[in-house]
Amino acid sequence: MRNENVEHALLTYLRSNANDKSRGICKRLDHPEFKCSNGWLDHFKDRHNITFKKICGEAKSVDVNSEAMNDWWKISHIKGKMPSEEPPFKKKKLSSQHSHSHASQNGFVNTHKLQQERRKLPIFPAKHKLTQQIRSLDTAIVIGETGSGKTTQIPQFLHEAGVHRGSIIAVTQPRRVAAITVSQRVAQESGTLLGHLVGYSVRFEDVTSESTKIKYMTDGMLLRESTLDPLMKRYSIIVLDEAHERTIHTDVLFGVVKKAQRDRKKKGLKPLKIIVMSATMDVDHFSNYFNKAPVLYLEGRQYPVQVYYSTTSQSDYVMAAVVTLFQLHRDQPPNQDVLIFMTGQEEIESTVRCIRDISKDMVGEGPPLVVCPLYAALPSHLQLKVFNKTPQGSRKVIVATNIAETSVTIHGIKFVIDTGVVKAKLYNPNSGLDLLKVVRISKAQALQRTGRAGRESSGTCYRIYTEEEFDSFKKNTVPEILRCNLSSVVLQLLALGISDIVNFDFMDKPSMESLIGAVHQLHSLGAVTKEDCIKLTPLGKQMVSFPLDPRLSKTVLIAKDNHCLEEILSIVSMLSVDSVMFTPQSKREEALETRKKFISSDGDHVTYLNIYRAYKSVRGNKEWCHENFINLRNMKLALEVRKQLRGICVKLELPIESCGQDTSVLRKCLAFGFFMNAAELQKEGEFISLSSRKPVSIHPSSSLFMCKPAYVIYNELIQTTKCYMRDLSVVDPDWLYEAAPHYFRKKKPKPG
Ligand SMILES: Nc1ncnc2c1ncn2[C@@H]1O[C@H](COP(=O)(O)OP(=O)(O)OP(=O)(O)O)[C@@H](O)[C@H]1O
Repeated sequence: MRNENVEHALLTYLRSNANDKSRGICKRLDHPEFKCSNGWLDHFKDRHNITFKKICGEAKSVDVNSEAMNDWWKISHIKGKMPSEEPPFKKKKLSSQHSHSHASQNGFVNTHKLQQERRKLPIFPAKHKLTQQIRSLDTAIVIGETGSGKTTQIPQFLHEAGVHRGSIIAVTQPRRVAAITVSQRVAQESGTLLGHLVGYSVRFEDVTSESTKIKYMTDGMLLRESTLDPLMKRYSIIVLDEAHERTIHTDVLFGVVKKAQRDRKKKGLKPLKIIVMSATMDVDHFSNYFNKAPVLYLEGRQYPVQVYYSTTSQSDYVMAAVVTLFQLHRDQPPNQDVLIFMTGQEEIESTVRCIRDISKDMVGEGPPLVVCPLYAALPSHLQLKVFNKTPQGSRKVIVATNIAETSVTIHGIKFVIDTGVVKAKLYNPNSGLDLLKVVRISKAQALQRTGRAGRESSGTCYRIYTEEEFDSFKKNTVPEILRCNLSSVVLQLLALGISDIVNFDFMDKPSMESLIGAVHQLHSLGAVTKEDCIKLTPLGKQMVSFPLDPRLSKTVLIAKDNHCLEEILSIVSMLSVDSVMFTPQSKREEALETRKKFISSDGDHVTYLNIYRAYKSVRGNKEWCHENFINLRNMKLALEVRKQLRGICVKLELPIESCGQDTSVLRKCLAFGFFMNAAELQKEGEFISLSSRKPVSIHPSSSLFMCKPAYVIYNELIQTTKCYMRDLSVVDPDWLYEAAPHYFRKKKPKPG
């Protein structure tokens, strides 16, 4: 009976999941053989071979010793002594105020226990040698195993040894969740209140004070700070952590900090020390870029992680991950938590629902499950919830994007399930097409994911791909700067006063086409002038204030002139979150019928506005959302984004006016921001993109799916079986021309 229920829950989930891949599985599950099986888990195990091959010896991390790692690491080793050889650790005397405030902030924290934990870290025996080496160097590249203690310990070592000479040590992280949680941990370890000695700074949140000496911050934050102070005078040491991630911000920061170091030397100012850290980076490349900086290798890892590969290739990684989870769940004791990597919000939310549904039917079969999503768009307080301790006797399952891939330590994680995929931005400068696509991760990312287990005790990583598939992965992640539209980067560099973009000291230079394309796009948007040199216009300067793609910032700013900022802010906020519509496959017709009242023949943007207005009119009523198949969580997120954008408009003194019911002015503003994303209907009934002349189609989720407007603009392209335009509006071709006469000089759209 139980198995039938579980099977039913799984089938219901699969049937309600809209994507083609799951429908494919559904067909397989409908097979009579499946239905009469005794247990779906066993059935899956046999039928789909979710069996894993252990690839390492006993209690040894394969990754440490694998050839793939060794050939990256040609470095001077700093070998650790046995912890017992280390002089006794000096206990920090805490003021009663600190101890008290610390205890009240975090509950009782056993500082002595934390110090013992610190001493057990692989990095600890190397403390003195490492500190000495770093003291003597301008720039150092540090590489050491995941979990060895780089992020939490090195800044403390440098502070304790006075290497920072009284100034601040900045430690950058690619993601806010890492900056916040790591700073919390380091504050605990140092026995101080967060925001005093140790603090953090992320967008819209600064928890630092006059006494802060160790400051964890997102790379984006440090980049923003550098626009105000290019010499970064407040810092004596800048630690660029998780350098292998090569986010756009980190890559720009590499050039900016290098320049600050050089300029400070030239001006006879206090020297700036740069430390670049990671567990998985191409050290030669980094060392060469940083003027042949020495590479310091930290040996050893704290706990072993066993790695298992799937014995056969899995065509559906979501299903394979869920099956693996329940196989584990059935066999493993409680309080051994699981972290699953997936690609994006929609996939994560549907997987979370699936796991919850199945677990309801598995009462008595394994401990109770606490299932938590984790992705960037989730509000900060919900993100931080996953770091809470698991209730005794239960099991926590976190389904996360790659935001949990680096730096973080999530309490209780014993198992990692790695699907081997990530959603990545891809850009083709020749066609001007910007795509979001699910792609294979790199070996470096796989190692980082593995490293999320084995941080508090030994762990296991299940890779939902074969060893042969792993061998075919790229060694390192292709830097974001080589695969993204660069208009935001160029805007940022100009804001930093760097106008010679082409000769900027990039670690990996983007192609000339990408840079020129970005400058053209900014010029067409009116953000830069190209007379003597490339310079920001007053509009461009205002665009820099918004944490948005320049095309959306332009839409917001043009809305001010068209007296419709009130509505455009709502639309832009709805575009900044994942879909606000929820369409379960089992109730698909009902959902579409119910939401018909919101649909506008003008397109998705006005449809979003109608939903936003209706939601506001019922004051965010939960029942209303349920009845109308609206995703409450995403609506709440959109409202939060809107509040933040509105705050920026108020700061810039932009009048927030309403256009009432005139929706054409809204579409005109969108055309002014997205003219380069325009498509024209052809005689044959197909669309072509005006910029690339490539065929594009309307996404089935669009309110214009069944329509054939002559011209549309869209926000993004998604490549699946076809190149789909998503989030569209009908536009007048004259608006496109008016928006960017230079851009359309050669290809003026013919009036409809
Ligand atoms: N928030 C935390 N809670 C509990 N233990 C923690 C926490 N943060 C760090 N630790 C402990 O400290 C160890 C070292 O963490 P740290 O982040 O400094 O390692 P790292 O070398 O920078 O790893 P990575 O390369 O994965 O970022 C972890 O393995 C874990 O044992």
